[in-house]
Amino acid sequence: MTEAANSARTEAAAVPGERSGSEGSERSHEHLDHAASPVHHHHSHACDSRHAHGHHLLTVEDLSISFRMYEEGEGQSRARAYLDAKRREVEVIRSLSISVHEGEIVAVVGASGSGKTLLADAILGLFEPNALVRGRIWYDGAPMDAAALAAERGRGIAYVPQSVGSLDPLMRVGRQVEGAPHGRGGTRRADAAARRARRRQLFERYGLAESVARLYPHELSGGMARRVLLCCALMESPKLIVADEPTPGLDAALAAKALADFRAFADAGGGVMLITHDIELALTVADRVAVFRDGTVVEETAVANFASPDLLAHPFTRQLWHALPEHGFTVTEEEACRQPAEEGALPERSAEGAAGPYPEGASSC
Ligand SMILES: Nc1ncnc2c1ncn2[C@@H]1O[C@H](COP(=O)(O)OP(=O)(O)OP(=O)(O)O)[C@@H](O)[C@H]1O
Ligand code: NI
Repeated sequence: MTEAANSARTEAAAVPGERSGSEGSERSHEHLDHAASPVHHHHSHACDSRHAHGHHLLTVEDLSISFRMYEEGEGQSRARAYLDAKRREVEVIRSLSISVHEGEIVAVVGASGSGKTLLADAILGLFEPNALVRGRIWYDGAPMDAAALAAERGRGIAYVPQSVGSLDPLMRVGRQVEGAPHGRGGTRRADAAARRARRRQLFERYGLAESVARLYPHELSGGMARRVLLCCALMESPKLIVADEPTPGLDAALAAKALADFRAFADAGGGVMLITHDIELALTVADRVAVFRDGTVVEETAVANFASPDLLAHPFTRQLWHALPEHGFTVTEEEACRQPAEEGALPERSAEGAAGPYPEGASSC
C-alpha cells in the first residue's frame, strides 16, 4: 500500500471507536522495554508437532499493560497524587507470552474483556494515553518498539480491526481498499490498474457488488463493512495478519470463505493471529490455540490436543473443552467460579444455568 492511503487508514485505525485516542500512540514508547537481547528462537510453549513451522514471525514476551486512572489524587501534593495514581493502576494484561510462526494460524480465544483487543493494539503499536506497556515484541526476528510496530502496520502486519468504525469515514471504500498507487507516470497507472483489479477480485469473492466501491463507510451494513475490512487486509502482501473478531455479522458461507482465505494465506507462508471468542470456530481453522484468561495466556496448545481433555494442561482449557456443545454439557456458573483446585473431570450437568462457553461467564463470580 502506498503512503497516502496507508496513513489515512492508519490514522483511522488509531481511533477505533470505543476507546482509542490517536494522541496516545506516541506517548508510551518508552514503556515497551527492550533491555533483553532477541530470544526469538526460544520456545517455552507447546508447539504443534504435526506442523513443521518456520521461524517466528511474531514473538510477544512477558507483555504487561496497565492503565493509570488519574481521577483521584487531584488537588493534593504531587507525592500524594503519585501514590494515589499508583494505587489506581489497573493491570489488564500481565506476563503475556505468545508467538506466531510462519505458516500457522494461532487462535487467541478468551471471554469478553479478557484483553484480546489490547494484545492486538500492542502488536499494532496502538496505545492509549493512559497505558503503561512493558515487555518485548519481536517481528520477523527484529526487536520492536511502538514506533517500529506502528511503521509495520498496514505493511508487514495487516490488521483486521474488531471495530468497523476504523474505516476512514471520508473516503469511498473502493479507494480505501485499493490504496494509492506507487510509482510515477506509466508505472503509477499500471499499479493503479493492478490494485483496482485485485480489489475487484476481492469484492467479488466476498459478494460485494462493484457499486459498493463508490459508497462511504456509513452507507455499509455491519457485515459489508466487515467484508471491506477483510479486503483491506488481504489487498496487501503482509507477512502477518492480526484479525480481531473478523467474522461476526457474516453469514456462515462468508465466514467460512474468510477463514479459508486466512488458511490459504498461512499455507503460503504467512502467519495469522485470529482473535475470537468462538472456540469452535478457532478449532476448525487454527493450528494452535492460545487460551486467554484474565489478561494472560494460560495455555498455548496444538488444536489436535483438543481431541481429549487429558491432552490439555490447564484446568481452564479443560473447562472450555467440556463446554463445547459436542461434548454434551456445559459448565454451570457455580462450577465456573471454583478455583483450579478442582482440576478433575467436571460432574455432568444439564444445560440449565449454563454460563456459555466461558466458564467465568459475564462474571457474576
Ligand atoms: N483505555 C483503557 N483504560 C482502562 N481500561 C481499559 C482501557 N482499554 C481497555 N481497558 C480494559 O481492558 C480490558 C480488556 O479489554 P479488551 O478490549 O482487550 O477485551 P477483549 O478481550 O478484546 O473483549 P471483547 O471480546 O469484548 O472484544 C477490559 O476490562 C477493558 O475495560
Ligand atoms: Ni476485543
